Amino acid sequence: MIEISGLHKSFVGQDGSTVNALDDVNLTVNENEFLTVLGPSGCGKTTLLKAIAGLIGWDSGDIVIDGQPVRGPGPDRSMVFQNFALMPWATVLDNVAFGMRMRGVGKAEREERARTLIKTVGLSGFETKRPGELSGGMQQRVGIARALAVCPKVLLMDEPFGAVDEQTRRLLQEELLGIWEGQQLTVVFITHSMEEAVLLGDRVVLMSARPGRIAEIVPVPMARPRSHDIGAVGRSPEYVQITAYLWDRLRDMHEEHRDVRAGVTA
Ligand SMILES: Nc1ncnc2c1ncn2[C@@H]1O[C@H](COP(=O)(O)OP(=O)(O)OP(=O)(O)O)[C@@H](O)[C@H]1O
Repeated sequence: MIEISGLHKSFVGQDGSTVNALDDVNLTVNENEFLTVLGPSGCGKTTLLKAIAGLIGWDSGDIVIDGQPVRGPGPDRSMVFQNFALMPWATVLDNVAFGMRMRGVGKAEREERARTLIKTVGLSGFETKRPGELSGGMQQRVGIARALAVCPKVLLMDEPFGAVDEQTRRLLQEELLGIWEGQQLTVVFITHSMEEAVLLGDRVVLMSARPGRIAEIVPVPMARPRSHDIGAVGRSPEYVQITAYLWDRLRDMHEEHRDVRAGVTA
């Protein structure tokens, strides 16, 4: 379980001004939950994810995972980035095995696990290719396999399917859900897409415009498993109802933000 309480994070910009990225964020992510996070650009989603990953510090507040305070990165958490962040000079096999190598896993064992994961994400036969020889969707499959290779308890995904075409996105969504349904894994998944947030999530966290706060948490009580035909899930009445609700809330938030800004400048 991830428990985030009273989290504040500000940045000092290059011009010396302070940006409040997160303001009193309180959030609990349940064990094995698939949590999606939606919110306007710049509201602090990536900042929140990086803080959970232990990649950045924060000003005040706590992040506790299974009773242990987060003080930095750890083997219990893996991150998948939008721009894949693969090592361009290394093969698919070496990219997937990298984290295991860093943790001292022997060559034979790490290659065997890497091959299994490469198969899981549908890339068998591409083990010796380099990222530049792969499509965006294939590169993200490598990113997912690499993140899973270290057997994390928590998978942190920063808009992982934002850079791939619609059809590939759908396939990757189904594959990710299939992987998550088959193992013990807590996922925190950032997206710009309302549809994606509802199709994948157990709950959707709506963040408000800067400074980022949790505006609302919307449960998605649709049946699981959903991986077999995500298209059908997207045609269900519950899906239509929840996305319509989210759209209303996002529009309200946008208007509130615009009014606040107008008030400030008036
Ligand atoms: N290293 C940094 N230095 C200064 N400001 C930063 C830094 N990182 C983020 N910010 C600012 O903090 C705010 C939140 O950024 P963040 O990337 O978390 O937002 P986001 O919701 O993920 O945005 P997007 O949806 O566009 O990716 C933004 O105003 C951003 O400019």
